[in-house]
Amino acid sequence: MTNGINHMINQAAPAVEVRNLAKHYGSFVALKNVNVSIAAGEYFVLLGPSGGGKTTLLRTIGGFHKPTAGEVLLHGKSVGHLPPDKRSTTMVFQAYALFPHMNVTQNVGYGLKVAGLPKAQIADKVANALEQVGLTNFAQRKPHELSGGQQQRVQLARAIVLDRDILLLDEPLAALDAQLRKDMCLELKHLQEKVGITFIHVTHNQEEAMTVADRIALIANGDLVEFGRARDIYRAPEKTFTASFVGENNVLKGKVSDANGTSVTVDVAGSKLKVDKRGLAVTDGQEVNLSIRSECVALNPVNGTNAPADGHSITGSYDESVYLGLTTSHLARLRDGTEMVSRVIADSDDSLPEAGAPVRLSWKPTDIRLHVE
Ligand SMILES: Nc1ncnc2c1ncn2[C@@H]1O[C@H](COP(=O)(O)OP(=O)(O)OP(=O)(O)O)[C@@H](O)[C@H]1O
Repeated sequence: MTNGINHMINQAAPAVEVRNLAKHYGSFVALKNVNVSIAAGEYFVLLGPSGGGKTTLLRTIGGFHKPTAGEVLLHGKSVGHLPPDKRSTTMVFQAYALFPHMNVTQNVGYGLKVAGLPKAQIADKVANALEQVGLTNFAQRKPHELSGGQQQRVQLARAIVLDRDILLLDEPLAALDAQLRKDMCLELKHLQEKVGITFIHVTHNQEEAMTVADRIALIANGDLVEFGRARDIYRAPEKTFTASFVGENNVLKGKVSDANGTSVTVDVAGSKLKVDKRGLAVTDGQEVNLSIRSECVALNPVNGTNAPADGHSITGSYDESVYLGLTTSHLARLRDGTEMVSRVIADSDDSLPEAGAPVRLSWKPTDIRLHVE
């Protein structure tokens, strides 16, 4: 079929550009003012808590919702006037949305048949799509004779035959159990790398996001909070929200007591903590947040051999340990009641402090981050 979509593609432009996009449902603001640009061939994930606006953004890109303000450009062209089937996008609703009574060839060719394409042309296109996703030898199988990963490839082949080069995936793995979800995540990633088209994948599961994404955008309360490479979002979150949503971060509230110099001193629960300013504008007395990932925090009993406070540690009282198999989380409470977690590769429980015993939590100076919003 030639629906003309790929013939008009401007390869130099981003696959998707969202400009000043707002979406209101009546008086409810689901998206405020979102700007994002997604490169062709990128695996892009929209991650965030339930109700944040991820699906609304995805559906607006696909043409299922009309924006209240702003615009969507696909390959450099504004598509506000185009319905979903005239866009270079296609939506994958869930992992197993195949026709159960049709074999793989019929499932993949269905859209072309409906469009009235001649049989020979359909056969050519389907064969080409199946080859691209590595399913040539499975052409005669019914969906129930395929693994979950293979069914997913059939879905992808359906998009390829329609000349769509932007796949929109809304929680594609949500219905699966944990192990299958992990396997399918990798399948998806490998498929996308092989076929090279743009994937935009919505999930609220950060592990899933980390596994598949080239870049992640964090969406919450109708805002695009932050976006970047998975590794950067995890290791160096800019905003407090990102730190609290991605990974297991200890978020400490404090007040700046000395903003002079390249590092800042922040009062947290009676201790003075030092943190790199990162060029952020802060002033004495300003309320800020600090974040430290739980795996970067060491916890030790307080005794005569502890090093003196150096701005990179804080004292608290031991609470309890939670054994998680591979890792163990040690929980402690600071003077102001804040809970901190130190997560270590699972250790034996014979040397744990007593509940209530004084402990010191410490970290490397480079492992604590300052957040002003
Ligand atoms: N058709 C609608 N009418 C009114 N409100 C809606 C409609 N669709 C979505 N909303 C609201 O808009 C907000 C964003 O919804 P959306 O589905 O985009 O969030 P999400 O981040 O995808 O969440 P989830 O992960 O739960 O699917 C939610 O508060 C939702 O209740």
